[in-house]
Amino acid sequence: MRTAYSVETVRAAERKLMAELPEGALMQRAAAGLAAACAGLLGRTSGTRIVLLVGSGDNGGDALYAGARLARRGAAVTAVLLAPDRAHPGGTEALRAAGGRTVDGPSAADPARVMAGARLVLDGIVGIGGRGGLRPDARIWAQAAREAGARVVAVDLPSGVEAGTGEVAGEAVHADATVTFGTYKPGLLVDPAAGRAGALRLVDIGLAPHLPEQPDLEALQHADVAALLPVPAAESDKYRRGVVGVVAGSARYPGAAVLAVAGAFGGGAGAVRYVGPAADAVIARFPETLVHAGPPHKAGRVQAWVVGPGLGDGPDARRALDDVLDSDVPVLVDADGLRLLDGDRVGARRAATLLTPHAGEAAALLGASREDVEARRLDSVRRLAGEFRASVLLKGSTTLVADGTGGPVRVNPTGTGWLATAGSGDVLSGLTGSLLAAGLGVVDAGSAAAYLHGLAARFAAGHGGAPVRASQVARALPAAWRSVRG
Ligand SMILES: NC(=O)C1=CN([C@@H]2O[C@H](COP(=O)(O)OP(=O)(O)OC[C@H]3O[C@@H](n4cnc5c(N)ncnc54)[C@H](O)[C@@H]3O)[C@@H](O)[C@H]2O)[C@@H](O)CC1
Ligand SMILES: [K+]
Repeated sequence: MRTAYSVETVRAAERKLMAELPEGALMQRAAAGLAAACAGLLGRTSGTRIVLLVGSGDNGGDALYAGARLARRGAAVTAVLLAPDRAHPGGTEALRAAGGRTVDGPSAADPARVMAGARLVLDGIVGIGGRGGLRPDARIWAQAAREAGARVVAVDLPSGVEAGTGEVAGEAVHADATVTFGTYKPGLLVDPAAGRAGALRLVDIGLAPHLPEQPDLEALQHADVAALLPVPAAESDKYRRGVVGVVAGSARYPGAAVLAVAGAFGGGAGAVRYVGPAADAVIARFPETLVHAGPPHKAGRVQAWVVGPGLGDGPDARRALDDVLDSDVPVLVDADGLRLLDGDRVGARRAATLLTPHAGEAAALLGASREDVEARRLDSVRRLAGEFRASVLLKGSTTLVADGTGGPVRVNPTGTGWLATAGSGDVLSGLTGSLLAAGLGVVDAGSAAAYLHGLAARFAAGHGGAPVRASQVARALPAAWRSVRG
């Protein structure tokens, strides 16, 4: 599991750790880890040109001390001081003593010349102390770094992103890799900021014992998902493995029913019940499905319901949604179900409810704009969960899952742009419902499903990548299971 903590929590832990250590020791740990990571990336340091972009805080200090270490290994290191009179004094001195040189950033005539031939640029402009996007001076240097074709390694965070939220207010550095200290920060895992971070490397500086048990953010990895996935025992039968009910599709959108059922078969429930007007289409593709044409509560026992994909917005759709919400089992509401949703009814439920909007649906539920939701994903998912007193899975470039009780938000690391295709959400809702029926908690079911779904899309897209259809994502779910369990 990758975990991330808010900036305030990181600062508090750092204060406790610093009180135990000699002055400056923590920065030396960070710089040593950073220099080692850079040396690993470069392969050869001797004779290599490296440029440091150095801001006014300790983030710049890390870059300077790491630069000094690399200079001692024979690299030709130039530090661009963006605030020359406020650059970390100890770090500046160490770099010069190691043979590195410094350039006055604001008055340098030609950034392109300073960057010429650089193989590596360290972004030490700002770290967790940064506010707002890159300032104009820094912007010029960040652009020069990219134009020089150098590898850009961000120190702790790509400068210009909001460490605690993943928001990007203005311009930010685009890093090829980020070397972060002590713990991940939310901004490294949540888009749009995560998209600026490149490959992540965590350097242990001894912070872990001072961090609280409960992180702000969690990202599952293979082993975590493997531990969550339901595996039938010798004495299992289809009912004990869980039955998931799918209320989806309409005369107009029979395909949504087929895709949601396809997802449900990929999720580990012992049986899938389909309720709605698209039974013929469902049976034609999946003869294993138990179908029912009446109201959901008459369909027979299920351990979880999925309601909404392709349901339309007529009176039948509304009746089916309310019927399912009146049940005493976990309910996942997606797509058209979200448009018809009665918040009071959700708030009154005793069993768990999971809402699975994409940014547009989330925007409608919050009375915000889609752009706003996409720019503030973490805030949006927390607000939705709070307002509806339900768990929420917010789909998108980084899918997030929040419970309504302030627990850690799960962030999915397997997302891929190939999933932005019609019907892929229907597959996800069936898959998640299936895991709910198999007995997983809502946050576990949502995050494990998002993980498998992303992995399946990557497998379906193949090496190098090719467009995929939602039904191919569903077909690749067994491969995703095998990859995770293997
Ligand atoms: N506190 C600690 O114990 C450790 C801190 N470390 C490093 O220290 C960093 C935090 O250092 P600081 O608290 O000094 O903060 P930063 O170095 O992140 O930035 C603060 C400085 O940047 C300026 N600033 C803020 N926003 C800006 C913007 N948009 N553009 C330009 N300048 C801006 C501020 O005026 C302030 O001078 C971490 O990210 C990490 O890199 C590491 O050395 C590990 C140990
Ligand atoms: K930085």
